[in-house]
Amino acid sequence: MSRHYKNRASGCLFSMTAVEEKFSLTEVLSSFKACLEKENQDVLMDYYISGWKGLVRFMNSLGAIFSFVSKDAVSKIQIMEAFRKSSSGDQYRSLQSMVAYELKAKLVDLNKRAEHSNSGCRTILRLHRALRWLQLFLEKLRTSTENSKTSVLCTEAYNDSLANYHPWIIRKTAMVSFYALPARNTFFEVMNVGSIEDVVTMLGEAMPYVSQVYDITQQLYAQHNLLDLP
Ligand SMILES: CCCCCCCC/C=C\CCCCCCCC(=O)N[C@@H](COP(=O)(O)O)[C@H](O)/C=C/CCCCCCCCCCCCC
Repeated sequence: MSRHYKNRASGCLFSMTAVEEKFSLTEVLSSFKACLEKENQDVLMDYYISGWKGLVRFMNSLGAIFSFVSKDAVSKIQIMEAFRKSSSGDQYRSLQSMVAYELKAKLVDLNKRAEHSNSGCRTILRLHRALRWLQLFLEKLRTSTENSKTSVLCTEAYNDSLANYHPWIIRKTAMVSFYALPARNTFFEVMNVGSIEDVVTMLGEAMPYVSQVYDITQQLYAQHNLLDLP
């Protein structure tokens, strides 16, 4: 079944076929819960990647205007999948093992991009910063009211996170694309979770796991001085 939603601000039509058939935010966010290894709180790479793949699927369904965002996320996911499939794949089992391995083997460009321009540490750092945006955006959606505008929620979340790392041209492009986001109710609908109350409950239960993944990664990167990798 194919349904179309009209975006209030831009008048664009979004085809939600893919979303209805494939996307459930509950499922995607559960990957971030599964990331956390029980015994030692390691962040497991395969689930981390799987969470991002789910988010990208959702992003793609929002239309071509967001393809510049999803393309970058996809290229970073592919870099990490390639590491995982390589002969050193076991070293990339978790974010912790990746950091230990790449630092020990001197596989990270610490000051400027050179020989190891796409290290796992640098690539995950970009996704990690984007996870902060997601955390802020979903929390804003969860606590939003009927009159809240998704473009405003998204802009605020972006300004408090990713924007600090993006050059002017990317910031401007991102801001323009936010005006094409579907309205709040449409967002809730495409999450495929149920009623607005169900979404709010689900986000309240799932977001602590996303936050935990974010906090553990932040601490890991801070501990090894990796938060500013070029
Ligand atoms: C129903 C609600 C669920 C929400 C689901 C959201 C789906 C999110 C999917 C993807 C999120 C965006 C991931 C973006 C990764 C950006 C990483 C980054 O910062 N890359 C830049 C730096 O990389 P290097 O050049 O150093 O390798 C890169 O320059 C930037 C590329 C363009 C992306 C910039 C815009 C980011 C905006 C994020 C908000 C997206 C809004 C969509 C709202 C659904």
